[in-house]
Amino acid sequence: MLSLNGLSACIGRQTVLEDVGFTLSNGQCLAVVGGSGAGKSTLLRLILGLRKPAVPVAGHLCFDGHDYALSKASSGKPMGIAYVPQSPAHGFDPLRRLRWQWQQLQRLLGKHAAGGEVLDALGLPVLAKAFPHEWSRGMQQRLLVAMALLEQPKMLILDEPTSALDPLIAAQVLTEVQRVAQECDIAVMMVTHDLALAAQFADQIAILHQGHMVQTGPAQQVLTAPSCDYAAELVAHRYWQQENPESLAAE
Ligand SMILES: Nc1ncnc2c1ncn2[C@@H]1O[C@H](COP(=O)(O)OP(=O)(O)OP(=O)(O)O)[C@@H](O)[C@H]1O
Repeated sequence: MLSLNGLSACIGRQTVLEDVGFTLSNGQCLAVVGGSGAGKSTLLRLILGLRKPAVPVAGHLCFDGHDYALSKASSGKPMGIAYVPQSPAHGFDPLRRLRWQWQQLQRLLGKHAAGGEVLDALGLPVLAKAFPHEWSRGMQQRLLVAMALLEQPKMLILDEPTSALDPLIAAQVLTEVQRVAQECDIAVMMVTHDLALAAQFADQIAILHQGHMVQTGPAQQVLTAPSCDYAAELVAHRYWQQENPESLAAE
């Protein structure tokens, strides 16, 4: 479904991505894991064809049988990708009620009554007359995921999809994403800081560090055979929340 090769990008004089590449098949999930400022959101934006603030200086993308030379703006944007941004506020019109926004999408897609089961599976209430600001950030994030799934895109890109969710709801959301992706053969790419979560839900993990993809491979392989010090450190600290109380008790 997607093959990316040799992507390098700059913001001003700063190189923010260097020679990044990976492949992703239909129905598979790739988790891009890395620290703050590693270039994860930039990578997603460039795949979507969003050329600001980072400008691609080299790279080639093949998506759904079409080729794109990423350094050339005239090469166009890939079609058929649904994107859930890191900040849910960027996904809604703040002045329109959520139910109206959901119904507009249903109309656009010609699916007038569809999507109820996805809302249920994501633990969302019936869409009443609320405006976006009347819902919590986690609820908004889940509604954006539901809207993206309703589209049944060829590929779904999720930027930190669980950042506003507690662990139980996060698992519920990713289980539903996994179910729909497998049923509809959707390729999923998600960005997360959480390697433990990535290991549970992704088939492939890519570790991004300071603009370099330092390791890519099947999730189990990355966990059991980290290829560099940074990957090893991430693997060692993936359960820090659970380990912390024990280490405190040991002191
Ligand atoms: N608008 C901007 N102007 C200048 N530099 C930027 C801008 N946006 C991002 N950068 C820089 O680009 C680099 C990559 O940023 P990016 O947001 O892609 O990282 P990230 O891995 O998604 O980080 P986080 O996990 O904190 O969201 C960082 O060094 C960041 O400072």
